[in-house]
Amino acid sequence: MTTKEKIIFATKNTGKIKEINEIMADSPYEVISMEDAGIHVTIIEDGTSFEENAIIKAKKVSEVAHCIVLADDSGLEVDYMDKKPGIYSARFGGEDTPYAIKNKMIIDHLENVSEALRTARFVCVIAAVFPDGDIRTSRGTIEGRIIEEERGQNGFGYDPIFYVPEYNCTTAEMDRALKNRISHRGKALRSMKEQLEERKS
Ligand SMILES: O=c1nc[nH]c2c1ncn2[C@H]1C[C@H](O)[C@@H](COP(=O)(O)OP(=O)(O)OP(=O)(O)O)O1
Ligand SMILES: [Mg+2]
Repeated sequence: MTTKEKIIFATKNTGKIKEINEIMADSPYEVISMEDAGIHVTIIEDGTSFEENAIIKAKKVSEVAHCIVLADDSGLEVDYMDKKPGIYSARFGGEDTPYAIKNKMIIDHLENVSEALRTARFVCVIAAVFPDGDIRTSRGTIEGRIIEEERGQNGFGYDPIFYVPEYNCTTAEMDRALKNRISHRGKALRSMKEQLEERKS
């Protein structure tokens, strides 16, 4: 039996963990969550970009780990809202506010705004911090638009209001395999997988 090299994923978001496990399933790594690694640290996301915040998360966990640590910082950029909530997506309307309410806040913000001006994208940056201190990042995006009511039960966060024209559905109406194939997170993580392989050789 060959044992896979362990990677810790520095996230507390269970929606992300499910997607990450599926996207990383075919990799030569065993991805374990912070919780499963028994790591409980408080992380203050005070960076000014997705890249900075992803690095802050991975570095913080790397201080108490002895393996590669990955982290994901992601969010929704709504063009009509000057790309907000962006890096503040988790804190938008209050960190503990249910997404049904956060989504409604965005819908209300775009009331009477025409379809052409409702464009938005999900952004995901993955950071890797290696035991020797080396740092790599990768970025992925998916373009869509904000619809006028929630649609779909899958996914998490802002998925029910994020409509992808090419598939005529929201990311909450997609099954996880499709979302992972086209999503910001899928793109960023697959690009990180390639970087991990390159660094080895
Ligand atoms: O695929 C997605 N589908 C829907 N919403 C999404 C997605 N990807 C990110 N988002 C939203 C959720 C959250 O409002 C923010 C991420 O915030 P972000 O700080 O990176 O994550 P988090 O605080 O939930 O967990 P953690 O920092 O422990 O990884 O963007
Ligand atoms: Mg966060």
